[in-house]
Amino acid sequence: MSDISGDVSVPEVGMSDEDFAHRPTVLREGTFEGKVVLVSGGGSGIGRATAILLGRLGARLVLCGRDPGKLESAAACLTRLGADVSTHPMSIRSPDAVEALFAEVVDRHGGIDVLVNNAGGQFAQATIDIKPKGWNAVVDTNLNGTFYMMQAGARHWREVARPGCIVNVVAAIWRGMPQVAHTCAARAGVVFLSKTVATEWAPLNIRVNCVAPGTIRTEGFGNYPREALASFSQANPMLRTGSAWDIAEAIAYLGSDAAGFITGETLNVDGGSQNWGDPWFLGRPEYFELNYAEARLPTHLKEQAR
Ligand SMILES: CCCCCCCCCCC/C=C/C(=O)SCCNC(=O)CCNC(=O)[C@H](O)C(C)(C)COP(=O)(O)OP(=O)(O)OC[C@H]1O[C@@H](n2cnc3c(N)ncnc32)[C@H](O)[C@@H]1OP(=O)(O)O
Ligand SMILES: NC(=O)C1=CN([C@@H]2O[C@H](COP(=O)(O)OP(=O)(O)OC[C@H]3O[C@@H](n4cnc5c(N)ncnc54)[C@H](OP(=O)(O)O)[C@@H]3O)[C@@H](O)[C@H]2O)C=CC1
Repeated sequence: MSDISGDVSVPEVGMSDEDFAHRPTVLREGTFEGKVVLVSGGGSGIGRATAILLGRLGARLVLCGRDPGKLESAAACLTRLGADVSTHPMSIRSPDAVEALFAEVVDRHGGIDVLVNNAGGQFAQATIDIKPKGWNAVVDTNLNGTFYMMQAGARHWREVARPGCIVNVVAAIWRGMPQVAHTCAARAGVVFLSKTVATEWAPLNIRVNCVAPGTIRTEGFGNYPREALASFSQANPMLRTGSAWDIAEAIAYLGSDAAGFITGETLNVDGGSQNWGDPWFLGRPEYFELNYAEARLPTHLKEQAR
C-alpha cells in the first residue's frame, strides 16, 4: 500500500504485516537486542506495527490487550519473523489485572526494559450528549489505564534497580478535539502526567515520553462514520493520513538509547495538524463549512455582520 493515499475523500485502512515486516527503517539492526518491550494494544494497528518493528530490531515482545485472537494473530506474525513473544489478554482498566500482568512478565522474561502504552480508544459524540458512563469508560481506559501501567512499570524498575523507559501514545490534541472531548481530556492528562513523572522518576533512571499521532490509518478507523474518514485526510496541511509505521518509528526512536537524553517530551507525528486542518469525528457541522453564504450564518453572526 502506498504511503500517500492521494485521495482526500476516504483513506484506505491499514498497512499489512507484510509491509511492516519488510519496510526499510533507518534504525540499526540489533538496536533492541536483549531488551524486553511490553506493548499494550499490541494486537492491532499502531501497537502491532510497533511490535513488528521492535521485533525486527531484536526486542523480545510482550503483547497485551483484551482480545486474545488479535494478540495471537500478532504473535504468530512475530514468531514467523523469528521474534520471541508472549501474549497476555487483560484490560488495562483493571489495576489488579495490570499488577498480575507485570508479575507474569517478570516471571517469564525476567524483567521489562521498555513499556509502550498504546492501548486506547474512544467513540465520537457531541460533548453535550456524552453520558457519565461513556465519559468514564473513555477516561478509565486512556488516562487511568495508562496511569496503572506507568506506575506498575516504575515500581518494577525501582524494585530491580534497573533503568526504565516509557513511551505513551496520546493524540495531537493541541487545538482541542471537538466530538471526542473525553479522549482529548484524557490524553491531555497523560501528557501532563508524563511531564510530571519524568521529573519524579528521573532519579530512578526512568525516561517518560509521549508520541502524539495525527490521523493514522489503522483498523481503528472502522469505529468512525464515512464523513469522519473523509475529514481525516484533511486534518493536516499534507492532506493525507499517516501510517502506523510513521508512529512505530517515532516510538522506536524514543524507546531507544538514541533518545537517552530526552524525557518529559511529546513528539507530534501528525503531518502538521497543529498548524492547519481539523478532523471531524462525526463529520463537519454546517456551522464550520468553509464556503458558507451569509444566508446560512447563524442568527447571532448575521447580526454581527450587519
Ligand atoms: C484540531 C487538530 C487535531 C489534529 C489531529 C488530532 C488527532 C486525531 C485523532 C484521529 C483519529 C483517532 C483515531 C483513533 O483513535 S483510532 C483507535 C480507535 N479505537 C477505538 O476507538 C476503540 C473503540 N472504542 C471503544 O472500544 C469504546 O469507545 C470505549 C473506549 C468506550 C470502550 O469501553 P467499553 O468497552 O467499556 O465501552 P462500552 O462499549 O461498554 O460502552 C460504555 C459506555 O460508553 C458509551 N458509548 C460507547 N460507545 C458509544 C457510541 N458509539 N456512541 C455513544 N456512546 C457510546 C455508552 O454510554 C456506553 O454505555 P451504554 O452502552 O450502557 O450506554
Ligand atoms: N489511528 C489514529 O488516527 C490515532 C490513534 N491514536 C491512538 O493510538 C492508539 C492505537 O490506536 P490504533 O492502532 O489506531 O487503533 P486500534 O483500535 O487498532 O488500537 C487500539 C488498541 O488498544 C487496545 N485496547 C483498547 N482498550 C483496551 C483495554 N481496556 N485494555 C487493553 N487494551 C485495550 C485494543 O485491543 P483490544 O480490542 O484487544 O483490547 C487495540 O489493540 C490508541 O490509543 C488510539 O486512540 C491516537 C491518535 C490518532
